[in-house]
Amino acid sequence: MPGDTPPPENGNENEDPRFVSVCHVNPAFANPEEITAADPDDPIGEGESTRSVSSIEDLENTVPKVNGNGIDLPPVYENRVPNPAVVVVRNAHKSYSSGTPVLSEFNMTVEKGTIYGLLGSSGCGKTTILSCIVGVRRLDSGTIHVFGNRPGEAGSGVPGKNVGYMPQDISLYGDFTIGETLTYFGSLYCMTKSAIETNRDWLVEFLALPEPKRRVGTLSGGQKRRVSIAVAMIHDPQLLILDEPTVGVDPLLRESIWEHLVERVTKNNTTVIITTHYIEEARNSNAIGLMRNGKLLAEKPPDELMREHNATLLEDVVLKLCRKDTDETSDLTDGRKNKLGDLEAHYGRPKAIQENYPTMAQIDAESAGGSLTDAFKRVLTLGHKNAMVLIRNYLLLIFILWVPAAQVLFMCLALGNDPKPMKFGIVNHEFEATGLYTCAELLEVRKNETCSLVGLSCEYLNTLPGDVVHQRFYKTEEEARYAVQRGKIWGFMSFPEEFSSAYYTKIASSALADEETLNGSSIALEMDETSKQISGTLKKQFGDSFKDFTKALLGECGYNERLAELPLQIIDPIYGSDDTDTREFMSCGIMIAILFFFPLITAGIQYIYEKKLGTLERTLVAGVNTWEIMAGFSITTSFILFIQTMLALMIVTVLFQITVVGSFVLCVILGILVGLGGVSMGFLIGSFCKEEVEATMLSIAMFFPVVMLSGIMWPLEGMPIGFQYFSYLLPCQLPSEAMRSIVSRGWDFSHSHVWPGFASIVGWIIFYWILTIFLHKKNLVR
Ligand SMILES: Nc1ncnc2c1ncn2[C@@H]1O[C@H](COP(=O)(O)OP(=O)(O)OP(=O)(O)O)[C@@H](O)[C@H]1O
Repeated sequence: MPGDTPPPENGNENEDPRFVSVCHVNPAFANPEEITAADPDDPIGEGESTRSVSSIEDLENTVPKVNGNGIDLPPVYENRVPNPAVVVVRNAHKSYSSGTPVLSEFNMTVEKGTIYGLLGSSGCGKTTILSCIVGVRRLDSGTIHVFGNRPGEAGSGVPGKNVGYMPQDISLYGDFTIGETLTYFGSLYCMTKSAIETNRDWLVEFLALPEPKRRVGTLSGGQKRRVSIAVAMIHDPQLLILDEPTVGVDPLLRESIWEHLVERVTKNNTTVIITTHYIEEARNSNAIGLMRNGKLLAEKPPDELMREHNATLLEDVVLKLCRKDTDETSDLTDGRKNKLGDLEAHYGRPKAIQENYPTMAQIDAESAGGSLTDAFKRVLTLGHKNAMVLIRNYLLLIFILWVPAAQVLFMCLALGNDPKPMKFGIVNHEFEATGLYTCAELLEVRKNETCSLVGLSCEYLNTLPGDVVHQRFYKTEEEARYAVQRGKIWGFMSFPEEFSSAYYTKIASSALADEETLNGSSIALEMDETSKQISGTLKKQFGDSFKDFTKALLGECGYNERLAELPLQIIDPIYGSDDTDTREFMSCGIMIAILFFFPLITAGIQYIYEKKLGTLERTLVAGVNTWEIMAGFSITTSFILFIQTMLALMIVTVLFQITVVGSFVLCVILGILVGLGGVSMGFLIGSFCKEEVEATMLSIAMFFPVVMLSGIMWPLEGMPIGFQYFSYLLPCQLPSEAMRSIVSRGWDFSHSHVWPGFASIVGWIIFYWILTIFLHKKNLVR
């Protein structure tokens, strides 16, 4: 009997002397004689099920009576007609990815207003069938009816208000207080505030919970389990499903839990399905279902089972049935199985039972929660819960808020800037011609003359910006070349001995310049071209500086400076400016990529975390739809995305002096939408992946292709033409283009480069939502 010896606090049944490993019978120890001696002709007790009582009221008067020392055996189920069935499972088959059947030909009938104790060894499939009954998993074949409807059918109230489910694991938010936990789940059931408070206070007292302000994470294992029971009961469900509620619970409390269940069954006509490893405890049930290897071996009131098997302990009955099953399994010619017909003979046909049961419309009327208003309330409750989870982890929240801005900062610091300084060698043969050996000396000579034809090479070198080109002087080309080969400089330029006079001749009378003059006025460049960014920047810098130097020389010598210009005139740019660097091009794309991928990873991880914690299952059992979960998460994330986008834009505009020419508000809205696109894809990934690491790896694997193919780092025009078209299908391409057009060109929403960015990301969000909801509906979620 419960209450004799306390169970081990850690819930380890093997250390508990009362624990009997149900049905783990070594075939070598099976005793066929003992089995057949029990009742060879009527193994499932068909013969005893045909007597009747006058009414269901008569039956209700026969529920167990509680005495001071515990609970008496439940009423005998003989002399009765069956109650309407609340749960009817027929021919259920289910296997997981491993392929091994977990449920096979499983049948089960749970009558209204009874306690049904589901017994079975660890791994025999109890949790699996319970999760199918509450509608969070689906059978491969067979049928389940709960309140006459299939779980998940519109208006069935299952999952939803009609069922309270306590999973085996604690499945609660450790950061929530007891009070917040009960309020949260009560709100998901759309209970009124006062109803939640009344039920919460009662449950806290009845289950001897610590004060409601205590955080769940700080409670002991037993206390957490009691909070978990309270969550299942908060909304007074018609069907209560408790998966091992008494593990690790104090014996006195266990007794009072059973007392309460009996009371609930008696007074409210509630139906309870309970699994337990403490076999004797199950004697308090009105009916026992004994599971083994995915099948039901017996389904009868405990006293009937004990009488049938001449046993005084339920444990002995279980042992006998298991031995019998072992024997039957090893002797296939016997052919005796737990057949559907046997059960129906005992309990009546399920169809007839269902006919007695309220119609769908009645249940619909009873179970509020299907309306749009209720859905809206649930979305707000979920959003509030997500916000509380984040606020409780405020350090994590601060981190999350800053990460995109910090990443934009780092990327803008590292990418898109013109490289500098770059070391470059100079071999100046003009030194030998003048007998001077430094540019400082040559420039000193030039200073005293107007239009001096001495040391033009140094004049030119002087126009090169020192912070961009670090000049290193070498005596010969061989020396400079050796320095390039040693990786000390990016290249070198050499001036011929007669550079100054030849160059002057060239610009003063270019049409008359002979070959010798042209050669003498050329500067030879030998470069390390392995880095196109560096060599390209250097060449551009040399060209720009040479133009400036020539202009100055022409002016000094009385010529028109414009002779130095190319006939190609580049007038003021229409968009951007002359000194716009690649960073401005990249920063918008980078911002979009980060605002997409960071929420994607966090949403995926949080979704998987909730799946593993079991809170997602609990939420689904409360009747919350997938879209409501996604909407709740999106609401919270929108606030975060707003701050993230603002911070990222501030970094770009304030720190990197990039002006947002267009609408700042449009940029923020686009940033939030892109983030929501990431969240939606995160949900999709979270639905596929079991582990956080899988989701993270998948996200990282997608990050680079999406970023590279979206024209974020390099213009689309740089890609093969086929990829250019393909990139329009990626979620970041059109939004990047739209962001760039708003920031740099100041285009508004109606522009053909802007609105497609918005339309594309909204389209992706809708696509991700539909796919995720479809996966959930088809139970393809891992
Ligand atoms: N998601 C899953 N994927 C693959 N296999 C699973 C999954 N869930 C359960 N199983 C397997 O199905 C079998 C039945 O598991 P289930 O949890 O239903 O057993 P149980 O009777 O509730 O066990 P226990 O009493 O230990 O909780 C076990 O072998 C288990 O490993």
